[in-house]
Amino acid sequence: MSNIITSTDINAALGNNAGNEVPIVNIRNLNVRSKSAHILKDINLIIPKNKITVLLGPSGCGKTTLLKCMNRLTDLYSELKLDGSIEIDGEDILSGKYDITQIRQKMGLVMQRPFPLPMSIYDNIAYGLKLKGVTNKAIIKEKVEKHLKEVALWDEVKDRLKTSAQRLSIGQQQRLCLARGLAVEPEIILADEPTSALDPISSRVIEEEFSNLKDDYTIILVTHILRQAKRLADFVVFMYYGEIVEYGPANEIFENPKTDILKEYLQVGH
Ligand SMILES: Nc1ncnc2c1ncn2[C@@H]1O[C@H](COP(=O)(O)OP(=O)(O)OP(=O)(O)O)[C@@H](O)[C@H]1O
Repeated sequence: MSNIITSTDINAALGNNAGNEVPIVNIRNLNVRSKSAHILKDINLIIPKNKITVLLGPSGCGKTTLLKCMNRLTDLYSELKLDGSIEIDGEDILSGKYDITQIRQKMGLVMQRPFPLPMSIYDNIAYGLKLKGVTNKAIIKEKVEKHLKEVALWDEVKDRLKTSAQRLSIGQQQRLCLARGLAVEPEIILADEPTSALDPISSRVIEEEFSNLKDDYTIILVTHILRQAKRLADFVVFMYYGEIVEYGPANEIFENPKTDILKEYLQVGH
């Protein structure tokens, strides 16, 4: 495809339009292959800190795979072969030396469907804290409250903290899972279509939380909902068949798309 924007263009885009941003993730020449397919093709991408970067693109273009590379969930799939580098805070997480637990602690993962642990609301958050080595009961109690407030769930559950998390509504479960992820105090939140199983009101609540959280966290969000991308994105990565086709500040991507593929995607999405 001749109109694909190269890594040089991407760096130029960041340099010209986002020169003040602090990079937190720096992906260089990332390729992911399975036995039969070249899933991600020479990905070069800089993700700025404390911003929301949205990954957009048609189904099967590689968005989830890119997200999975960033916390090495790809390790679970022996058929996937990765090369290139993903630097987080300047360290290459794809190098064998890097401790996978340390990577996962830097990343909170929010999936399409919430998976609360089969325990109480309280213990779901306490679990994340214990993973971090927090054992003091008073601190756990204080942090459970803090993280439930952070996702605007506290008022809804404060009188039933010891009841099963699985009795919460799906929207509440998604906020609980977000709180559980935040309890590990990650730097980055990876969110894969986090509102796809939610009703419109719960979706808006999660969206609002993401907007609030970006002061303290970097958010990388996969969504198929164009309006959601427009509401939330600071930066947009548009992917097509495993390649990055366009990347830049959200207003430029949405108002001045350069490639025909992106123009068409934006038109169909309306
Ligand atoms: N473990 C795997 N083994 C082989 N192929 C895979 C594997 N994981 C993903 N793929 C393939 O890689 C391509 C990209 O998949 P991916 O899930 O990243 O796309 P996506 O853009 O997130 O799609 P969607 O929007 O539908 O969720 C698809 O063709 C998929 O079948």
